[in-house]
Amino acid sequence: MGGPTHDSSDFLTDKSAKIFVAGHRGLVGSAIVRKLQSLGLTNLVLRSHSELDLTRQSDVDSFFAAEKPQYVILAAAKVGGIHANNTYPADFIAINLQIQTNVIDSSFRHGVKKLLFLGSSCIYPKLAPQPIPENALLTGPLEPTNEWYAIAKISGIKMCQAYRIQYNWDAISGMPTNLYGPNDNFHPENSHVLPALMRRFHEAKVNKAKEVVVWGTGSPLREFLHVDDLADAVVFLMDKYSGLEHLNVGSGKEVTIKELAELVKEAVGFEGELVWDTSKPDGTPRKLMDSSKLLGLGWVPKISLKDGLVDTYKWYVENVVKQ
Ligand SMILES: NC(=O)C1=CN([C@@H]2O[C@H](COP(=O)(O)OP(=O)(O)OC[C@H]3O[C@@H](n4cnc5c(N)ncnc54)[C@H](OP(=O)(O)O)[C@@H]3O)[C@@H](O)[C@H]2O)C=CC1
Ligand SMILES: C[C@H]1O[C@H](OP(=O)(O)OP(=O)(O)OC[C@H]2O[C@@H](n3cnc4c(=O)[nH]c(N)nc43)[C@H](O)[C@@H]2O)[C@@H](O)[C@@H](O)C1=O
Repeated sequence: MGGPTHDSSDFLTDKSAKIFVAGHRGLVGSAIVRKLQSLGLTNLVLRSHSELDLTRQSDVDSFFAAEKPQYVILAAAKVGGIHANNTYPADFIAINLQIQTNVIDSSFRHGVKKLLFLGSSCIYPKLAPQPIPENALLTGPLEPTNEWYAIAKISGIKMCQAYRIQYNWDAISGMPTNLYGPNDNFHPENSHVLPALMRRFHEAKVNKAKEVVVWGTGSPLREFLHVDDLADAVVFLMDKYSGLEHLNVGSGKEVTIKELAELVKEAVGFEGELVWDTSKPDGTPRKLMDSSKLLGLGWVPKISLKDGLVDTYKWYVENVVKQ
């Protein structure tokens, strides 16, 4: 017990294993469900937020007692972009602490064999070394716009570690970089940058607007990973990794927000100008993760940002615009 190991498990071989994917209607959870089903893992236990509120401890416990899943993938959380994180700090810390504490503890007490917790690249210090290695955790002050969410996510990593140390229980953590893809949240203010811009450019194109407002200075750097690559990594980790340390999950490719805006503009086909609203926060100047530990185990991301944008815009037009 202790340091990183990579065991072979029967996660992929036991096709009848019961798997609870928490948050299966979200960006990440829905991609994980698609991936599991494509691999023949179809004994999935799924509950929408309205069927089971994961902040309610006794409901969560009753659910685990009744369903007894063998594996748990925790992709339910209060999630949002820079504006939402900055505006609703109480929600981001309280809801996330409640969901993850309830799910992790009930999973342990009801005999779950293995659990994967998802954090985020915002756990690292604002001015962490780049690319950010896993051991940069807790080495400096956090980015103020999302420190409440980050503290909850750090607590999730630590809770998985504590249960492994005290009980030798197989709880692991993956830290994804900024994600995008089908089933993303396209809310105009509360979403992340990529879906927010996709929607804004699309509406500007339809309305024949001359310009689109983009937040901040355009200079921050961000690393983007298509959610289908993340789902692939999640299955890979469930199958191959059982270690104490959290592992980064990134594409290794970064762009400035200005470059991202140009790429989204091109994918959508908007032909007007960009206007920068510098009254909006930039957030962390750069957060490229060092994913070499995961890559060293044999996982490789496959979807380029250009291809991923085309795929996501097609999904947006077919599923959000046409509704
Ligand atoms: N999106 C990103 O760029 C990144 C995401 N992550 C992590 O990935 C995970 C999934 O994020 P993502 O898919 O983007 O988020 P989404 O907002 O798309 O999905 C979150 C899911 O959690 C569910 N949920 C929220 N609150 C509750 C609750 N109280 N009870 C039950 N279910 C609840 C939501 O249900 P409902 O919609 O019905 O409320 C939804 O299905 C999170 O842990 C997040 O931190 C990490 C890095 C980047
Ligand atoms: C995944 C990660 O996501 C959040 O952090 P973030 O990386 O800063 O996320 P973001 O996607 O919201 O912004 C990225 C950049 O883009 C700029 N930007 C331009 N125009 C829009 C815009 O229209 N919307 C948004 N949201 N940002 C915009 C914005 O000003 C910023 O410089 C965390 O809070 C936390 O949730 C977390 O873990």
